[in-house]
Amino acid sequence: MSRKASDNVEYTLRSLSNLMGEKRRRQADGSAGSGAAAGERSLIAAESCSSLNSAASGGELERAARRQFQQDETPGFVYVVSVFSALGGFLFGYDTGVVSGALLLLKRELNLDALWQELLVSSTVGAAALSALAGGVLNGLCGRRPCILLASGLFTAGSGVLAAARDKETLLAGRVVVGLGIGVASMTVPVYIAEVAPPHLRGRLVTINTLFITGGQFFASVVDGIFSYLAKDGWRYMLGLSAVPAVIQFLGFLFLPESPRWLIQKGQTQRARRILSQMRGNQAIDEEYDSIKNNIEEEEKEVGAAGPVICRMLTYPPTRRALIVGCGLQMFQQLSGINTVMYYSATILQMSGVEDDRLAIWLAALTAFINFVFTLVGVWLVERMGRRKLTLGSLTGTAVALIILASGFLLSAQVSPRITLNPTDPSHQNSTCTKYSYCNGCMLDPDCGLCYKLNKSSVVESSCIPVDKHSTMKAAWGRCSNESIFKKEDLFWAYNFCPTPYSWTALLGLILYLVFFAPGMGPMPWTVNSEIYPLWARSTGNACSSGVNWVFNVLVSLTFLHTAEYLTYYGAFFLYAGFAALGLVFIYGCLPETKGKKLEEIESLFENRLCTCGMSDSDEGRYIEYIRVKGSNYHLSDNDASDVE
Ligand SMILES: O[C@H]1[C@H](O)[C@@H](O)[C@H](O)[C@@H](O)[C@H]1O
Repeated sequence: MSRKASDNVEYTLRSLSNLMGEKRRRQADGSAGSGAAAGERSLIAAESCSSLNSAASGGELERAARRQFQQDETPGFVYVVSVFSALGGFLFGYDTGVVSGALLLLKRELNLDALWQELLVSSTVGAAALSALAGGVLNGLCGRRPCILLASGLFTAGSGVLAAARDKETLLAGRVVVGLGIGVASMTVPVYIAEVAPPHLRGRLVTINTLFITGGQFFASVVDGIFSYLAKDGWRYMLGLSAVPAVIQFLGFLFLPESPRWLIQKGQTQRARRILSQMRGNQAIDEEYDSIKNNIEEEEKEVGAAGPVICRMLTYPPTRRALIVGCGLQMFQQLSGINTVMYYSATILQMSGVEDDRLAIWLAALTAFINFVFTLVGVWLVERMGRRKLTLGSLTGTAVALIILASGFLLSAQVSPRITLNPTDPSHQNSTCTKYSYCNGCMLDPDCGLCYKLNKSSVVESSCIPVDKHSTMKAAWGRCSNESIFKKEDLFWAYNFCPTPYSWTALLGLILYLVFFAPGMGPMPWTVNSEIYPLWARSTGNACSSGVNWVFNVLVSLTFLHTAEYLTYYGAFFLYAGFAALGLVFIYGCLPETKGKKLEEIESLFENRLCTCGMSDSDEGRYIEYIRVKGSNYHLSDNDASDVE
């Protein structure tokens, strides 16, 4: 639909191998030819089929040409702009991650009950879901830059309120403000980066945003670790520190430009051209500029401009299909259980033999670190493997890892130690803990823990005792109620887990989970969503898909403990593995490859039937590349190597 050339345009159809031959000849001829051709523009529609016998050498040459072309042309400014925007991702990660450590201190200092703890965590995620949805309208009306400024303003204000809070109501207000910032940032930043990035770097630069999210989560867990030693007011530093990157981003964005694509859409063409040339350095911007402009005009003709964007998206098949793919990706990201795996990581690590409870917070940092490092692998892979293969590979590994993780819990449950002692509560209070005969039941009850001794590696002298109300690291009464004493007596306290010889299986599952999830399923839903909608539908499409991400985030994290209670832990992880398998079928069927394509070209990937299993767009399949010929106003070729004069 978007590729319509004017009638007077001359098309030539050649095979890509011819094209590459031409290019080789030109290189041999030196600069003479290129000088002569400087004023001319060519349009060639080059068709290549997988059957081309010169594909291998042509491919090599094409890659080399792309590399050279690309290296020369990308100015550092694009990176600066991307990093400043990705601070939004960092704050998203930091503010969602920091709260668990802060709560440990807060619940003691402000006497928070379970409901208030829950409120402080989920209010942020809930507010993020709402503001991500509202962010679509704001983005369309005011532009990307004001939205990023708004988000960093909200982050700054929210962290100020949190750091200064005197009571739990103020804390709640602060967490809501921060959540509003997270929602706006989570939907705006990927869109903004995708719109300023050149096509060959787009995937990598948008994925850097998710790297910043996981970096923020890692940094938050380190800050939690450090300030957890500061029992009084440590939480103020934890929650307040995010003001620093927020202020940096705010100041930076006072000087950074608006997205040129949004400006063109709003008719501010002079400004858009200026910004586009800043972003592209020496590279001529005419083609890209024309391409964006013509695309907008064509789309307005085709889809019309009347009625709410979401209605137009739903009634126009290509955008409807893109929306299904985008929201589906975000839903399956959350349904594969990333946030419960992260949340439960410290316990899984403890299960595997780490005995010092004080380490729990640092163990969570270790998990966040693995998530961060492997997101970096994703940044490296995204432009090499492409989005589709990376996501498919990642989700397959994630599903297998979930099965291993669940099996670890299953094996542990099957050899769950028997409870051998039943001491009576000195205060004679009724407790559910006495009714369990095996550790497995005791561990699933949030009010109880197991106090035991080890004889070689088997559990002996075990009892199920109520957990201390103020710390899950010790029992409320009895042998395990005083940490320094019970450790001296070779006693152990297990809260939320059972010591078994199979615990390492869960640890293996956890590590594999992060190794596979982080490079693909973590970043790709955000990256793909920033690319698949045409300009008129981009803010709304991203608002909806980010909203879906946050809604499923809340659903999965809020239901985890209940799911574990009804299905047990292994049941819960098998359930996530089932969702991951469903996601795999969906992604295999419906996710097209967007690597290296211009944003304006991507819409055509959704013109045909939705689920073609990647056939319509695969690199191996039929591939038409349009290149300019002689003075035409046609424009489709900054798909790099095709830039033949
Ligand atoms: O892409 C991110 C990332 O994977 C985070 O680690 C996770 O906490 C978020 O929920 C997700 O959206």
